[in-house]
Amino acid sequence: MSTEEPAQQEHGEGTAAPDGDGSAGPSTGNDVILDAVEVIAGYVPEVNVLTGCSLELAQGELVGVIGPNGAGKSTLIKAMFGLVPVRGGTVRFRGTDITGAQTHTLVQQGIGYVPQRDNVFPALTVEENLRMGTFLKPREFERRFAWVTELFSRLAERRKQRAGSLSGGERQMLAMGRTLMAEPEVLFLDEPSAGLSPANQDQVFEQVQRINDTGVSIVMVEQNARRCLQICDRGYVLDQGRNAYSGTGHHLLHDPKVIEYYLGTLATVD
Ligand SMILES: Nc1ncnc2c1ncn2[C@@H]1O[C@H](COP(=O)(O)OP(=O)(O)OP(=O)(O)O)[C@@H](O)[C@H]1O
Repeated sequence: MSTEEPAQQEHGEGTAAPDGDGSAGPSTGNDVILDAVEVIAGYVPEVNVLTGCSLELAQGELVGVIGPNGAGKSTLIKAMFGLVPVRGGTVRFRGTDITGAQTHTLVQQGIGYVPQRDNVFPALTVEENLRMGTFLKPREFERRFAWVTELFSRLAERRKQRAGSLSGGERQMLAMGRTLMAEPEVLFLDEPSAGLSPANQDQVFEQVQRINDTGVSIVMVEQNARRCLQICDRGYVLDQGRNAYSGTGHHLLHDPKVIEYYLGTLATVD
């Protein structure tokens, strides 16, 4: 999927297009599958990490969330997935309010989440890890195993191997595969390339694209902002717990203010 709207500045100074014309929303009309509106959330009482964050995900879209360290990127997906208390705003899935819903309910409804750390059970085999992904519907294991291993053939080759003995890239593949076993319509990925070698990072971004190509709608938080925007339909830049810019991956990559403040001037565009 690709769109051609300008980058949109949400707050503060900048040269990008002004907020309010809706042009940075999903290009696909009314088929928003998930949205967060003005979410306020935090871990400790009276300390809000998110002070009003919004995001829309259309059916089949790949949306990236980038921004500086501590901006609240991971907190945003944790808040949408019921892992951080939401103190204000709304999260909706297919138009139904899911604000504050418990994670197991969200999994049953079709939302999956791959955490950044500790996302596999190292003492269990690859197959046992994948079985954990179908714990709600164990009879679905064979069908989903066939689907996931068609996507990631390495997991079939390593089926009997302990997850703890896998390489970093293979572990990330297993973590995504385990979540995909539950057949989510929407997938939240928290920094899937973190801690991987450049070659393995490339592989992970290719895998994310392949998952998206199967029709799974994805919100991906990433530190590797440039690489993330290269593959995303649209992106959101968060800063200090709120939206700073949003737009298509292409326009964010080429917006002078986004480059200056968030992408760095040393790396080349595209
Ligand atoms: N479990 C927690 N308890 C308390 N504060 C937390 C917790 N997790 C994160 N924070 C704080 O929330 C803020 C936002 O963190 P978050 O992890 O969402 O940022 P981020 O944009 O994903 O940054 P990074 O790219 O560095 O992971 C930070 O100030 C962080 O210290």
